[in-house]
Order: sequence, then C-alpha cells, then structure tokens
Amino acid sequence: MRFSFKNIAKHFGDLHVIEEFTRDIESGELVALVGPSGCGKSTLLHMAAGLETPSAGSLTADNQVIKGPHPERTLMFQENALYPWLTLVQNVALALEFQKVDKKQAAARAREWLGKVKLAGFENYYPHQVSGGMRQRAALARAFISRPKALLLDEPFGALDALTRMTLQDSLRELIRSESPTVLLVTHDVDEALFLADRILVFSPRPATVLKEFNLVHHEKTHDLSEFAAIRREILCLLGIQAEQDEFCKAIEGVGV
Ligand SMILES: Nc1ncnc2c1ncn2[C@@H]1O[C@H](COP(=O)(O)OP(=O)(O)OP(=O)(O)O)[C@@H](O)[C@H]1O
Repeated sequence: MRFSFKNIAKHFGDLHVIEEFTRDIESGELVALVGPSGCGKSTLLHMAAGLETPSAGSLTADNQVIKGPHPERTLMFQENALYPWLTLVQNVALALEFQKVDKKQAAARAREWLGKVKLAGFENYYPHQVSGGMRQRAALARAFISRPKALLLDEPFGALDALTRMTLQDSLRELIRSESPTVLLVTHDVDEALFLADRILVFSPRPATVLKEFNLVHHEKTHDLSEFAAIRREILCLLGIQAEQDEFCKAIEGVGV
C-alpha cells in the first residue's frame, strides 16, 4: 500500500500539531517517525489509520482518499490490546472473525500464527498468564493474521525491557520480510528505528515539520549498529539529546525536547 501525504496540516482547536507534511510512503517501505514527545507522530499515524482527518491537505492510500479505518490498515499500540477474558488463540482469531471468517478456520489460522511468533504451546493461556513480551508477540500475530497491506505501529515495544524488545524486533523483521506490508513506525527508540527502518523521518517539536530524513535502505541490518554511529549521533543531536556536551551537535541545529 502506498501512502501519499500532501500538504497535511492538523490542528485540534487552537493547537497546531502538524504543518505542511508532504511525503510519499512507498509500498513495502518501513518508515520510522522519530521526534520529541507530543510533536504529532501518533496523530500522523491516526490519520493513516483513518481515525483522525487532516485539517488541510490530502492523504491517500493507494490513490484513494482515506475516509475511515479499514482492515487493510492495521494499528498496533504499545499497551497490548488483548482482551483479558480471551485466551491468546481466541484473541488472535478474533481479527479474522471480525472479517466473517468461520470460527474453526479462524482458530486454526490463529494457532499457525502463534507458532510463527514463537508462542506454540501457549495458545490456551490467558494474557495475564504470559509475560509482557509474549503478549506483544500475540499482538503481532493478531496484527499480521489478516495480512494487512499497511501496519501502523505506535511504540509497539515501548513497554518492554531492552533485551525483550530486541527479540521482538527480530520477529517483526522476519514477519515484515515474509509479508511485505508498508509500515509506519512511531518510536522513541532511535536504535529501534535504525534497526528496522528503510527511512527515518526526524520531526521538530509541535507544530511538527520534518527536520531531516535518513535513507537506510541499502544497509544490511544487525543489532550491531556501529555502522550507523554517525547517523545515530546526528539524530540524537537533532532531538536535542547530548547536544550540550557534544561539539559535533553544536554544528547541527538541535531542537531540544
Ligand atoms: N484527539 C485529540 N484531541 C485533542 N488534542 C489531541 C488529540 N490527539 C492528540 N492531541 C494533541 O496533539 C499533540 C500531539 O499528540 P501526539 O499523540 O500525536 O504526539 P506524539 O508525538 O505521538 O507524542 P508521544 O511521543 O509523547 O506519544 C498533543 O499535544 C496532544 O495532546
């Protein structure tokens, strides 16, 4: 799915959140949105999901104006949104049942997907009986099971510890490789963006504009991000992190957070 944001502005009453955002997100691309807290990253994602409408400009998905939510565009949040009264398999199957897939068939496919995210054997556990990382694995299975053309990920691993987060990032990369959805990823974790993204957009504080864009598509990714040290440093400078101490940062216009 190809997104086209053209001159997008968004305000909530007097609060100007986004100004003049223009970008195309190509089919199968993974674009990370990084920026200070409250600058409007989630708002952009919500517009792509069809939960918010732009105040100005045009936003299309595959050349169709986005008029509301659609199962082809799946949103996944930081807080796992699993229903506590349903088992993992029931939670994952629900995504298909909403699309009128027969219950038995949905459960069979949910089992398959739980296997793909390394949760075989835990199908009949309730969310409170598994770890936070396992709940997010189940949430990934639920996001992918309906084979969305676009995944809109809002800090999907933000609540997890660093090690668990890395294993989830590996799983996400594998799923993206096999399913090739277009992905918009909001993250505060610069390393996560470097590891996962084909392109990183760094935003200014509200009203958000793109300060700089980094194209990473030609880099082979591992968790050893040494190859990205210079880009990482520049992003941190742009975000105003370590800008005070760093001579390099002083040469770049940092924004403060
Ligand atoms: N539905 C809404 N009604 C009113 N204000 C809103 C609404 N949604 C978001 N905002 C405001 O828009 C601004 C941007 O919010 P948004 O959640 O997009 O920021 P963010 O960059 O994702 O922040 P964070 O990184 O902290 O999650 C905030 O000031 C927020 O209060």
